[in-house]
Parts: sequence; C-alpha cells; structure tokens
Amino acid sequence: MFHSLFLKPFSFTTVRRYSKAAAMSLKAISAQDAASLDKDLMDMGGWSLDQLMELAGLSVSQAVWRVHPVSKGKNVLVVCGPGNNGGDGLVAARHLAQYGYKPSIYYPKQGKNELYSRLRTQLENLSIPFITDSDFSAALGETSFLVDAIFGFSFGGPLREPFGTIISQIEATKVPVLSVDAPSSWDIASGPPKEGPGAGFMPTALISLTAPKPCVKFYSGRHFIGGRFLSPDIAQKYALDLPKYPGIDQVMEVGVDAEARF
Ligand SMILES: NC(=O)C1=CN([C@@H]2O[C@H](COP(=O)(O)OP(=O)(O)OC[C@H]3O[C@@H](n4cnc5c(N)ncnc54)[C@H](O)[C@@H]3O)[C@@H](O)[C@H]2O)[C@@H](O)CC1
Ligand SMILES: [K+]
Repeated sequence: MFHSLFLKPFSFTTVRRYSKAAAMSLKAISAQDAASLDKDLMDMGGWSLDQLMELAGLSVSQAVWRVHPVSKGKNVLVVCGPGNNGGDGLVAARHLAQYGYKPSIYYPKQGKNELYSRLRTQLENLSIPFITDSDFSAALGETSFLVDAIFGFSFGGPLREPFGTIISQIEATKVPVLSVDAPSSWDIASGPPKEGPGAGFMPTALISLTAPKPCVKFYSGRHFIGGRFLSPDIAQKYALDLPKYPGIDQVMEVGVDAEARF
C-alpha cells in the first residue's frame, strides 16, 4: 500500500528557501515494500549491498553537512544499530572524518555481517574512536551533533535493551539529532510509541532513504531525501517518485513539515 506525501503550502519564506523541484510531493513506501525493493535492486538490478550502503551513507554525510556544517562544531557522535541502518551510519562517519569533522561511534551491538567488520576497520584506520558503554553518557554531553543510525525500516516491536536506555538518553539530551531513514524507536507505519522510550523523540532532522516511510506523517522537522540510486523501472514498480536531485547533490531537502495523506 502506498501513501502520498504532500508538502504543506509554502510560505513566501519557505518558497525562497526551497527550490521548486524540492517542493515536489513524494510517495511513501511501506517497510515491507522497502525490503522488497532492496532485494530487487540486488537480485535483478545488479547492485551489491555494499554499493547501496555506500550511497546511503554518503547521503547521510551530506545531510549532516547541511544541518550542521563543520563550522558549527566538529564533534559528531554516530550511534549505530546492529543492522544496515547502523551500516549507513558507519559509512557516514567515514565521510564525516574526511570532511574535517571529529566523529566518534557508539556501536553497542555490532551485527554479524562481515561488511560491518570491514567498515569498522576502515574507521579504525582513520583513528575514529569507538566509545564504550560506560563512556556513552559523557560522549552525549560532549558532542555538538548526533546521528541516529540505530534502526531503520526493519525495526519492530517493543525496544529491547540496551536500546531502550540508549533512546531515553538521546531523547533527554538537547543535542540536535539527524535520524537515518526513521526516528529510531518509531514504528515504521504508526510512528512514535505511545509511552516509554521514544514517546517524545522528535529529531531535528530526518533523512529518508530512497523514499519516505509512512511514519514521516508524524514527523515535524527538517526532512531530506537521499539514496540517489533509484532507477525508473524500480520507481515505477513501487509507484515511487524519482526525486529531482539538483546537480551532483546526493541529498535534497524536501520540506520542513511533510504531511502524509492516505
Ligand atoms: N534502499 C535503501 O534505501 C537502502 C537502505 N539501507 C538501510 O538499511 C536499513 C534497513 O536495514 P535492516 O533491514 O538491516 O534493518 P535495520 O537496520 O532497520 O534494523 C535491523 C536490526 O534491528 C534489530 N531490531 C529490530 N527491532 C528491534 C527492537 N524492537 N529492539 C531491538 N532491536 C531490534 C534487529 O534484530 C536487527 O538487528 C534502512 O532503513 C536503511 O537505513 C542501506 O543500507 C541499503 C540500501
Ligand atoms: K534511525
């Protein structure tokens, strides 16, 4: 099932801030279809997971630059989950180091895929620190920006520890947060939990990869689209819009408040 996302009417200020192309409507993709789309890209489209993750992570790093340019503070804490959303965060951290940031990574439950081990090696070779559980609170206090790469479209069910505690800590901080693909702890379809960790979690910015997920209708904040690898045939199969990225950008801001219509 697909949902259309239409941007709220733009004020004069907003029109000046966002290009006409960026004011396009974008259709959302369900978690199930997002997983199926990825499989199609890899099974039939000739893509490998590494390639998709590299482009997703590159988009994330460019969104960080837009929201929090290095002049605003070099310390960026990237919190990574055990799946591919965490992998996007690892790739983004590598780019951020190349851009002049000082990223650090909190990776409490590293996934088993050897791809994550290779990304970790690349980061360690750039002397990017992986912080320990006991240092997480202090790192939260010291960072000027946080990337939430904990869970993406495969998140489901009540939060299992240690992630409930981690989300609560992030929620309690005043540090600006960019969430990758979905605010972690939010149900991909029904949005923020009614109570408990994540119930009050509203990141400063969100980057949707390939297409917004339905939970974006509960989101208010800066919203970007990234993952510039969608081909027209796949877009057509899933009835998605092909975002009109400007020039060589890997990311495009699509509006401050997106509103889903069902
Ligand atoms: N086409 C795209 O847009 C691409 C998306 N990618 C990324 O891949 C993500 C999806 O990756 P995955 O399918 O690996 O899944 P996720 O990274 O969303 O999460 C899966 C992990 O979270 C754990 N988990 C799920 N629910 C939990 C709960 N309630 N409590 C604690 N742990 C829980 C699972 O055990 C699993 O380890 C996307 O959101 C996106 O960030 C890219 O890496 C590749 C291409
Ligand atoms: K996330």
